Amino acid sequence: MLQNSKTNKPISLLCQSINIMTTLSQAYRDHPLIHLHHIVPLDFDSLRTVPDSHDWPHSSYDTLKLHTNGDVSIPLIDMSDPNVAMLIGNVCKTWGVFQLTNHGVPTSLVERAEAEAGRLFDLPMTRKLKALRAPGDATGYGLPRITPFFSKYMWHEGFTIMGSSAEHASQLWSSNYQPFCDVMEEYQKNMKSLAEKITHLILNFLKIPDDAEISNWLHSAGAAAACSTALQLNCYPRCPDPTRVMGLAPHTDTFLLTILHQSSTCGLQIFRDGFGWLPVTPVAGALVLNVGDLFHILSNGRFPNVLHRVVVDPTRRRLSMAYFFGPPPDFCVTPFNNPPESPRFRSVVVKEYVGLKAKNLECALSMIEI
Ligand SMILES: O=C(O)CCC(=O)C(=O)O
Ligand SMILES: [Fe+2]
Repeated sequence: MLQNSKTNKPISLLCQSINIMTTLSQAYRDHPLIHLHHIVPLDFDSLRTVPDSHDWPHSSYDTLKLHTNGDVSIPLIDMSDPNVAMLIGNVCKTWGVFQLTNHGVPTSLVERAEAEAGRLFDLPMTRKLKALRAPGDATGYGLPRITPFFSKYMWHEGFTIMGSSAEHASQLWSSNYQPFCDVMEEYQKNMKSLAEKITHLILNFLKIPDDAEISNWLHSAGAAAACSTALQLNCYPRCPDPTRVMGLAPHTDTFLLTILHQSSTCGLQIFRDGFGWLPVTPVAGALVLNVGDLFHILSNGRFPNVLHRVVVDPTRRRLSMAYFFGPPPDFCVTPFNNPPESPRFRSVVVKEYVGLKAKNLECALSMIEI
């Protein structure tokens, strides 16, 4: 019988296990958006005023005002620092978010990916609609997944990639779509390897033993083991009256970690207890990393899953690329606690948590709280 040279497992067995494993796209398909017909973004370029559908209540307008204490800013960590594990671990505990420099992802790659994302959002709406996310699907062009939880629409258009972008890209551009696919593939590879490195540092910081299931998964993730990953391209067009709209409503991210590249236009804000909304000011060449729900669970609540949102700029459109990273949909996440500390959450399988989040958004966590 044929054998896989790395694992020495018979190929037929490997194929079987691949067939029965849930992919992240499948996990999302199992939990479709509540209002399937609400998937078409507005043609923002044609608008001179904010339509009622996108006009957020006055109360949200008030909260758009930022905390003005200039001393408080998101920590910046240099990945070449010899104490990087300690620095990242401590910041995950105290903030749940940081900016990272010297991360090893080539600037030219990030710039090419941003340029290709820009080329996508520059297309006329008739073209973008060719790659519209199908009802129940998670990939392609469309509104943010959290849309059904809010009574108003966001000033946002997005494009979601899970693995290859070829199918949707070929619908966007009948020719000349390969540069887009190539750069997005290379970008995802770089993000995956950075996410693995950071997760490894954090597991060490938490003193999670090498034989724990999460460590085993991470060790094999670099080789071939399945992961849950997605690349979300976000575009926040210019707005005639940004004080009345919301770019991306407050939310936490679902998986272990998010690695975000933001263009030089401001807009991302995080909520910090005692301070309110703080801006994550773009730093040239830095990536923004934040803790998601699954790391919050895994760390037994020690790492805050930071609440964040995006506000819109009056003069410049803003682009961002968010890479979400976590264990595969069938993986069971168990809080790591040091007795006598007791677990704060019950164990949860990733795809079950994706389902809880799809139905309950921020209440999902409280549903697995002990
Ligand atoms: O655009 C940003 O800065 C944030 C995007 C984000 O939070 C997301 O895609 O989940
Ligand atoms: Fe997010």
